[in-house]
Formats: sequence, C-alpha cells, structure tokens
Amino acid sequence: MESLFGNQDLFPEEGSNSFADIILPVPIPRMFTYRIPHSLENQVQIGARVIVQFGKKKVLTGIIGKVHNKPPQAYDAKPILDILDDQPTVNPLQIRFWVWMAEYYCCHIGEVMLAALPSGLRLSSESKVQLNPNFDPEESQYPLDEREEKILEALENSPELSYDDCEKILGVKTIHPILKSLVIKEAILIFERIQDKYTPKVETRIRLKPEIAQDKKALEAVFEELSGKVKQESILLKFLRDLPVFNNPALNEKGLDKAKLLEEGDSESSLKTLIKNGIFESFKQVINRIDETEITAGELILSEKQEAAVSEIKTHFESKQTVLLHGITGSGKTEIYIQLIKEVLESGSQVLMLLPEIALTTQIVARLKQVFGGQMGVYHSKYSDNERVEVWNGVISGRFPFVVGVRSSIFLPFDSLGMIIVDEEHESSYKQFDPAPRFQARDAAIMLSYFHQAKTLLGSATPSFESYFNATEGEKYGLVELPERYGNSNLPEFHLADLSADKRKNLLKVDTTRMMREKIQDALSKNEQVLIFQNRRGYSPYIQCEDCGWTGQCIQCDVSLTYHQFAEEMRCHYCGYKEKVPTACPACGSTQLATMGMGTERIEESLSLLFPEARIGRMDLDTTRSKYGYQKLLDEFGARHIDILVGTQMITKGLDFGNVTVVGVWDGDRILNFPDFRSGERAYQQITQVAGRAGRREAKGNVIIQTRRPDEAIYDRVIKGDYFEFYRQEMHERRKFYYPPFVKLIKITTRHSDYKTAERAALELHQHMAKIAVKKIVLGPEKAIIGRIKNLYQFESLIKLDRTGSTQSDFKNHLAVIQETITAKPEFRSVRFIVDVDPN
Ligand SMILES: Nc1ncnc2c1ncn2[C@@H]1O[C@H](COP(=O)(O)OP(=O)(O)OP(=O)(O)O)[C@@H](O)[C@H]1O
Ligand SMILES: [Zn+2]
Repeated sequence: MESLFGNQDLFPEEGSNSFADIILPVPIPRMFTYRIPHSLENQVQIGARVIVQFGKKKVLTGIIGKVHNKPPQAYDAKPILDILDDQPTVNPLQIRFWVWMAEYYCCHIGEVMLAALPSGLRLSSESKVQLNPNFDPEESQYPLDEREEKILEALENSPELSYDDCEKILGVKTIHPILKSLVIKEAILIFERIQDKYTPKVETRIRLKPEIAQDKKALEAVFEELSGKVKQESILLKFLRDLPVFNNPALNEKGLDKAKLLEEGDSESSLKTLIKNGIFESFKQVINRIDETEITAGELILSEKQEAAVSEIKTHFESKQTVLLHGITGSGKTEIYIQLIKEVLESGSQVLMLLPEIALTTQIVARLKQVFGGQMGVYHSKYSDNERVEVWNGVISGRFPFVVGVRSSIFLPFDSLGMIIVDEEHESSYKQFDPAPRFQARDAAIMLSYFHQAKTLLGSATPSFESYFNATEGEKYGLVELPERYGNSNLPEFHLADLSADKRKNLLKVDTTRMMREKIQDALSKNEQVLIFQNRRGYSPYIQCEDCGWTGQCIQCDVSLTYHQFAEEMRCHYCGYKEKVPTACPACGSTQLATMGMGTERIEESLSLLFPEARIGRMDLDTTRSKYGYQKLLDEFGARHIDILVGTQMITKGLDFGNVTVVGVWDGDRILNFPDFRSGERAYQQITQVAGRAGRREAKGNVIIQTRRPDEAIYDRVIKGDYFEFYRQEMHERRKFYYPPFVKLIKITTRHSDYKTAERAALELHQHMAKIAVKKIVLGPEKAIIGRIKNLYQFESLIKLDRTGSTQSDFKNHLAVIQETITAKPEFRSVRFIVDVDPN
C-alpha cells in the first residue's frame, strides 16, 4: 500500500497539481478527489476550506488534504467550486496527524476532522448564502440577469438560503455558476463559517474625550460646568476615582467598562448626556473570555532528587523520543514538569500538557497558572465552544505557546511542538470510547510528537504496563524513577479491615468495620480530614423486591436500572432512560422494595449516622454536573468546610490536600472484580492512587481497605509498594495468554436492531477475518456483556494480532474491504460495525 505519511505525498512539486483530495464531513472511508480548475490554481493550499459538490445534490464544505496530479480511477473528478480561505484553517502537520489517526484507529478521516475542529470552526454539511449587506442594486456597475434577480429577491425575504433552496427556486441542477457570478458582482456572500459561528465577547467602554483627558485646565472647566448637576458629577467623580486620569492621562485610552461605571445605580441617561455634550465618548472593545492571569509564582527550589530527575530526563531525550517518569505519589512530579516546560518555551517551541478530564480544574492547573500566567491556555471539555475557539486561535497567534488540556487538545493547531507531557499516563480516560475516532490520547500524543520531531514525557506513580514494558524490556523509552516523596512526607500506613471477620464478631455497623470507624474518629478528633473512596463501576445501587426478586430493568438495554435516591428515580446509565421508583413491586405487588448495593449516596448516609457531628460531602457524577461543581466541592474541602469527602474515581486523581490523613477504601473487593485482563493492573493503580492522597505533609497517613478477602496477593503488593514485582507477575500471565503488550488487540462490535441479523453479520465477519493471511487469533463472535443497548443487539469479536512487521496494517486494510463487502448485501445494509483498536 502506498504510504500516506511521506512528506512527498503531501507536498508534491509545485505547478504540477491538477487534483486535490478533499476531506469531507460525511461518513466515507477515504478522501474524495476533485479537479482543480485553472481559475483556482493559485489559491490551492493544503488545509484550506473549499466548496465542492458531493453526490448529485449536496454541496459541502471540506478541507484540502492533499494535492497531486493523479486522476481518480473509479470516477470522473468534479471541479472544486470555490476556495474559502486565504490562510489555511488547519496546518499540514495536523492533516498528517488526522490521516494517521484515521488509518490507525480504522475510522473515516471525516470523523477525525469532526472530532478535531471545535464546532465553532466546524464545516456545516451545507454551505449557505446570504445577501451582501453592502450591495445596492441601484448603484451596482454589473447588470444582473433574470435568474440572479430571482435569487436576490428570495434572499430579501429570508436571511439565508442553502444551495439546495437556490436550485429549487430556479429549477436548475447546478446552481454554483449563478452563485459564483453573484459573488463576483458582490451581491451575495457565501458563509464564512469562522466569523459566522464564533462570536467574540464585546464590551462597551467609556473614556473622556482625549482633548479633555490630556488637558488639566479643560478637565477643571468641565467640573465647573457640571457643578450642581449632581448625577453627572457623580459619574465623572467615579470615573476619575477608578481611573486616575488626572495624574496619568495615558490611562484614559483603555477606558472603563460601561457596566462597571454604572454599577452603583448611576443613571444611564446622565451618562448619555455626558456623551452628547462631548465630555465622554463610548467605544466597543473585543475582550478575552479567558482571563489573563499575571505571573505570581514564587520560584520553588527543586530538591536534589528532583534536579537529578530533570537532568536524567534530558539525557534520555538526547537518544530517545519518549521518557517515562515513574515517580511515586507525592514525589513532586509537577515541579519537574515545570522546569522542563520553562526550558522548552525558552527555546521557542510549543508545549502541550495532557491531564485526565477531571484533574483539569484542580490544583495542578492553579500551580501552572502561577508560573506561566497568560501564556498558558487551558482546554477543558466543559468549556463553551467560543472559549475553545479562543484557545485554538491563541495557539495560532502565539498567545498560548503552552496549553494544558484534556485529550482533545491534541487536535489544536500547533506548528512547532517541542514537548508533550502526559501526566497520569495510566489513566483510562485518555481513551475515547465513543464516537469515532476511538483514540488513546497518550499513544496519539507520542505519534504527534514524532510528526513534530518533539519529545514526549509520560508521568505516573503507577505506569500503565504497556509504558513500563516499553521503558524496560522494550527499550523504547527512557526510564526515570523517583521512589521517594518530596520533603518530610512518608507513604501512608495500610490497614486491611476484614469485613467477614467483623461480621462474625458482630462488629459491623452500617457496613463499616471497627478499624474504619476508629481511624475516621481519630482523624476527626484531631481536625484532620478524611477521603472515602467507592468504586462506581459494578456497584451501583438498585431496587429489588424482597419477596419475588424483581429488579427494575431498562426497556431499551439489557441492564438493571440504577437507583438515584435524591430524585427518587431509577435510571439507565447507558441510554439515560428513567422512571419513578414504584410504590409496589410491578411483578408481585409486594411493598417490600429494598435498596441493594452501595452507592456513594448510601455511604454518605451511613457516615452521617455514625458521625453525626461531621460535615460530609459527596463527589460523583451527580454532584459535579455543573461547570464548576467539581471545583466548588474541592474548594470547600480545601477550606476545611468538609470533614469527610465521599467519592468515586474522581477523588483519586492528583489531589494534594495536606490535611488529609485518612483514606478509606469502602469495598476493596469490588475493585478487583472486573472481567478483564487489565483488572489486576487497574486495581493496583486505583488503590495506590487513592492511598497516595493520604499524609502528604508531615502528619502520618492511614489507609483502610475494607475487604472480605484480605489474603488477596494484590493487597500485599500495594501495601509493600512493590510495583515491579506485581508488574513482573502480571506480565508472565499476559505473555502466556497472548494479551497486550505482547499482541495488539482489536475489538469489533456488530450492531443491529434485529437479533438474528446482528448474529449472522457477526458470524460472516468472523469467517472473513479468519481467512486473512496474517499472524493472529480471532475470538468470538459472542453476545456482548450488555447484549442490547438502545434497542440494538450487539455481538463482539476480539482479534489478537502479532505486533511485528506489517501485520497490523495488512489486517486493517483487509478489514475495511470486508466491512464494505458485508454491508453491501441488502440484508446487512443497516448493520453497523464498530471497530475499537487498542480497546481499554
Ligand atoms: N521543590 C519543591 N519545593 C516545595 N514544595 C514542593 C517541591 N516539590 C514538590 N513540592 C510539594 O510536594 C507536594 C507533592 O507534589 P506533587 O503534587 O507534584 O506530587 P506528584 O508527584 O504529582 O504526586 P501525585 O502522583 O500523587 O499527584 C505538593 O504539595 C508540592 O507543592
Ligand atoms: Zn438503557
């Protein structure tokens, strides 16, 4: 297969290009080839947006992905209708990255494009036209023909029309020549999406007329003139108080926000009079949504160990592209990152730092802001689209040479990255589940670095086994170890609290062991704080009838409904379906309905029974839905307004609170029980991470793990902090049973609304895949663990591929053809195959 990565492909010789491959926002596997008309030859640039006709009717906006001189074999190339950009919207490195992503993750490049562009920049599937507001038919030097007149008339009555509308109005098949002529005659505009959807925030500001501000005498004269006119005088006084123009006339220029000036009840009409009389003037100014923080940081001095780590990392970078920093919890990785980021920025390159979703609103960002201030952009998934476009534009303009962001920030328009840092690199939230592209941001970041000739630093206290493998046996990454905590802090002490033993001895109280109660009580009495962790997965509460065993089921998915006490509802966590909790069992009529399982809500309740004095907070999906919900809870906790914080995975990530001395793991066994080859690794990571929140300063930390199986080997490993030994054993298993990192996994889900059709399609897929001549194992198809979601039945196949040579790309190429062959059959037309490369 021809390489899609080679630079030559993207940048052929100048002057020889008569065709362009266009990335279109529609689900088609490949780029589509169009002819470049002579009139547009000079404007063709990779990354520019174009208008093309797609199929018989549709007119689409796409992006030029490649230019070349090979006519397509299978169809006649249509001409590009128009080019929208003088400056490309995306740069060639981004396109190269998109192409790689589509190939590697087996999805359409159009899907990658849609994921990559903030929707404010996104291309609509239909280009539209509007009247040019500057157009005056009376004064136009160009005569209009009848059809053009008709379009203009229609546009008088509706603010915008699609190409389709225009074709209908005139009853013609190709509208573009007519519209193009109208554009040239400056009568209409074709929508420029960027200006169109992105609305800058505008403020009205007030300042003195320059001649008054610059002349003290004139200003005094104004005062005299206003004496007695109390309202106007008060506005002028307030203005001068907030902006001491009298002493420093230069201040006048930037003026004051009008809303602020009138804040204290001064009347708008008095201000208007002042403007009318030529004392003040008002003007509009575009302001940044993202606040410009001043740099306030006191420099921290790196410890000797941190210094050594920094220089080891740099030494590795001389010969390796990627380095893994394995530093235990509280070892001070952040300051190491800061030092390296500073150096890269000083050298003139850009830096990207990836953080897991939820960690992004917390202390680490606050710390980075102190150091990097306004040159740091933050790219958050809870940001509004306008805010995202602002970060996007800030990267292009150079305002943000450094960005810290969630996984989607790998799509920002960097053109000269020097380093990417992936903090908490083991985090499973770096993987996007849905929709396509189902990418793993850590792995994609390494590829992106490679395209930029940059370096990647992976950091974690509990590295993913893949990364640790690459850093040790694989010899691909450099490895730097930081085995001690920063300062005088030590790792916490662990206690296994045996639930079964306590039950036998009658020591259990509302699901707590004596050990748990004692340690919590102890901390509370010393005014120290407590974190209680409950794994959400697999342990959500549900309602069950105690007489007949009935449980609420989702009507669209094969799962039980989860009980939400606060709303008195049962909800499906897969499709959002919900219903009120019934007063009696729908099956047998009994009123003995009980709550089973232990969600965070129940734990909160139990704790408030046990510790009625304590202030208890809860952090889970329900309490953090709003934009600042998470931050607010953490602020309260940080300010010690909460004594005990109960939470899901969210509380395990990177929190650094000095006053937390007790961490309780409510049900350790639940963490061990995933039906997954990664369950051991995940459990080790989760317990170690949450335990790492305890005792991060001088005061000693305690970690209590409640369990029915205190003899599980994994607890012993976690307690000893013996990552390497644990890794070694798990690796042995993975090698034996063919699991990553020794093979590559691809999971394919076959979905259809009819059970039989889904099953048959999955079988056919299986048979075809079995015949592909590469080194592999094909498992399945099996009914998925959740056999039906949103009324679609699903079957899963798992493929284990040899890691070497071209096995993967060969397999993926065949797979694409097989999918097309199967869905070409009428009976399988609406079957969907969901390909997940490197599934979590
Ligand atoms: N050089 C230093 N000078 C002063 N304080 C430091 C220094 N390095 C680290 N610290 C402090 O030590 C604590 C732990 O550091 P940090 O949060 O960076 O750890 P970490 O390695 O990221 O841990 P985790 O993996 O648990 O998130 C923080 O409170 C930090 O401010
Ligand atoms: Zn459902």
